[in-house]
Amino acid sequence: MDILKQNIIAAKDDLILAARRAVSSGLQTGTGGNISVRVPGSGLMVVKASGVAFDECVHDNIVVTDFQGNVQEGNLKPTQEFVLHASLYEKYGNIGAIVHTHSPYSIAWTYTKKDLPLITQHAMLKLKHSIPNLSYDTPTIPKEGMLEIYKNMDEKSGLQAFLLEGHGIVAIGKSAVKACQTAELIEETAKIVYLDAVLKSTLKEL
Ligand SMILES: C[C@H](O)[C@@H](O)[C@@H](O)C(=O)COP(=O)(O)O
Repeated sequence: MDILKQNIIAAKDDLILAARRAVSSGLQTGTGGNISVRVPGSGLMVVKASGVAFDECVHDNIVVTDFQGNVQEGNLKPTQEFVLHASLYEKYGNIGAIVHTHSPYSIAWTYTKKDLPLITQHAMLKLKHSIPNLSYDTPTIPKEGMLEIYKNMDEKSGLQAFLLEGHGIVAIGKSAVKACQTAELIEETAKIVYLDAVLKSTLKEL
């Protein structure tokens, strides 16, 4: 088997593993969210097909496409968030995978319009700085909306993640599983921030 085929299979394996992990860890339900993985050295990515649930992802329904949207493999449409995934791979050669999820505690936090603070030791150690909360008035990120994301990229730490107001988490990693772990830590942090606020207000009332 040639090297490109092997790399496509490995990228699809990573996507499937991360997609199942996101469902079992409660990051994603239904058909929301999307995941992509760069195919090294090829100008291609593998990406979830639009409308397919994370736990339905298998080798045959994952789309292989270049960053202009020319589909190389698969007869399904790539995710509606194509621009988000393709633009990031095109601009940053070191990005290996992108995970986008509609995770409840993180989305609830975005309505505060503030960046997500890191209030646990573990989150501070791993994520380093608060998670930017970006706002778009469209359900998917348009090309011109990518500028806001580029401004918030932290190339030095190599660990990037964003919240999208009323929408979800975007986590970037070397692999989809690594990006998924980052999304899990963000969701855990948002949950603890929420519980902390509830406890403090309950104690005040006692
Ligand atoms: C508004 C959509 O739900 C959007 O958020 C999209 O990113 C999504 O999560 C699912 O769309 P696809 O199935 O096209 O990836």
